[in-house]
Amino acid sequence: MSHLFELVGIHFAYPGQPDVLRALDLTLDQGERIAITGPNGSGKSTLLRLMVGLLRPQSGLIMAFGEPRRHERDFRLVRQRVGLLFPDPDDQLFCPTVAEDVAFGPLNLGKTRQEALEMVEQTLARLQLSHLRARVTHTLSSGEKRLVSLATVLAMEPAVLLLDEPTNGLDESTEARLIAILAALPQALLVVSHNAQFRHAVTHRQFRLEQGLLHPMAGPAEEDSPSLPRACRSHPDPVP
Ligand SMILES: Nc1ncnc2c1ncn2[C@@H]1O[C@H](COP(=O)(O)OP(=O)(O)OP(=O)(O)O)[C@@H](O)[C@H]1O
Repeated sequence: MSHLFELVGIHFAYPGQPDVLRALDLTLDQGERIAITGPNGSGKSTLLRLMVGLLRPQSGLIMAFGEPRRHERDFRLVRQRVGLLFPDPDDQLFCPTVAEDVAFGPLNLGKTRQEALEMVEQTLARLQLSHLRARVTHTLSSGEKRLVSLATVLAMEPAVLLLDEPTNGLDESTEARLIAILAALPQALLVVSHNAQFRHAVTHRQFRLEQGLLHPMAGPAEEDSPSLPRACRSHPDPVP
């Protein structure tokens, strides 16, 4: 069976800048949950943007859903099946209200207004955000914005979730709620996070991105917070 994603020998540099990624390889399979950490500026967000075609590598191959992806039309199809959560919710939320923001993706995928509204209700309920439905998006708190951003991604029912620093700005109980939500999802997951506890809770395999390459991490011994719990890694409960 082919990988959901297979990146081979990816090389990337921003114009006039030193190399960010150098011959980077990565695979993501059905049901896999991968975390990437690494120093600031090492290229983690860049990698996620490359995977959905918001940037193009100078060389190397990006395979997604069994097909090579090179052109904008290829990546348009990838973006319909891959949900990317940006590190800054203000980059994700651009509609006047929460309900409109969550409906945007399903409508864009060709759902009817009724289907999109049903998806809005389901997704907000699943994330315990129904009370925010009519709120003006830019008046939300930063934690609320982050969860609503996740709702906009989940409402598209993506096959793969790419989450860039999803715990930024979340308080402890909201972070625990996010862990429970992610643990209950069936999708393959690639999380970029500096939060070691979160990475352990939601992923099975971890890498450190450094010097343009992904280095497998052996486990908690390599972690910055080795004694933190892994309790929610396979959370048995449905989303509250
Ligand atoms: N649009 C851009 N133009 C030029 N350089 C950029 C651009 N975006 C990012 N960079 C640079 O590319 C490098 C990688 O950035 P990136 O945001 O991918 O790092 P990161 O690992 O996600 O960092 P952090 O942990 O701080 O979020 C950094 O040196 C950054 O300054």
